[in-house]
Amino acid sequence: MKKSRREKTMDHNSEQPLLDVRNLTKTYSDFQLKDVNLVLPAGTIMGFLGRNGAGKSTTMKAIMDLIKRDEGDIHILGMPMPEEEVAVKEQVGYVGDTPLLNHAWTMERTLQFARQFYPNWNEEAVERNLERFGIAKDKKISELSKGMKVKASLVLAMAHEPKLLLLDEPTSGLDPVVRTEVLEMLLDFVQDESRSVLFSSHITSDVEKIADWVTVLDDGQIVFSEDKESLLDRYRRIVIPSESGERANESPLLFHCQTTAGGYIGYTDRFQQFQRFAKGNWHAERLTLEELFVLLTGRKEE
Ligand SMILES: Nc1ncnc2c1ncn2[C@@H]1O[C@H](COP(=O)(O)OP(=O)(O)OP(=O)(O)O)[C@@H](O)[C@H]1O
Repeated sequence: MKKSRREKTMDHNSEQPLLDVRNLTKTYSDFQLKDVNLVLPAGTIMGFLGRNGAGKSTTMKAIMDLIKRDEGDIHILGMPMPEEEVAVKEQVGYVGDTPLLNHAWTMERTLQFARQFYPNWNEEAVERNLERFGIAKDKKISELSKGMKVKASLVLAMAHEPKLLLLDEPTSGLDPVVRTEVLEMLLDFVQDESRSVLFSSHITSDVEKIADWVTVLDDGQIVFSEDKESLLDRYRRIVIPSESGERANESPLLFHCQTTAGGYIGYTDRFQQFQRFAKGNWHAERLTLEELFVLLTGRKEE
């Protein structure tokens, strides 16, 4: 049975995480990833959101040591990266922003090639996932549709039964049916509570659907990394009719207050407190993760 949010939150503080990233920093000429911290306990799906160029792929590549970080500590299943890289990579399945598949090969040949690198390769799991995704082994990679290629990459990433999946935008460009299949597969993957997934995405509804934890990166910095339910619980859009609207600007619990045709609106990140102290006429609207994401990362000047 999946654990409750509260149990998960406790795990977040106590158990040894599957992924522990501390103060990760990487500087390019025009961009800096600054002091990124991520903690991913077992049994968790973390959605990693950020606008184009926010630094999601850079973070994931640095975790996998595909690019050299400037500063910071990375531990996977308690093992330091890159010192324990070989042992770590036996426990991690990674699909990058451009899946590395040889288009001239068949799926069979691709599997044969990958098999030799993993002592814990599980042929039964491979067969099961190929069947689940409807991928024929004799098909050439070049003959697979985009969605099929994503699924093929996932079959490969899971073939050695990793504890941790790191997926860079696994659902981007897929139709809703394939997206749902991929999301269901990720939910199954963490079902026994011993494995975790970190997946980046622009599709906030996918993250809202399956993630337990949401991390938002903006311009190389973490805006928040929080349990999804408590995050959505503490934010509200507050709508105030015009006669009591002047209170909106006075409340220290509201931000981004603005006048609208029907009155005033503002936002609060401390809804429970707001409820206790707010007077007069108002009503609260729950935000979708997409609205929250735009609210916190959208820039006024754009
Ligand atoms: N090898 C590189 N050399 C210099 N700059 C780079 C390099 N790789 C990435 N960058 C820069 O780092 C920034 C972050 O890029 P990154 O690909 O990590 O963002 P992202 O959040 O994954 O974006 P998207 O959602 O568009 O895929 C960008 O400004 C990009 O131009």
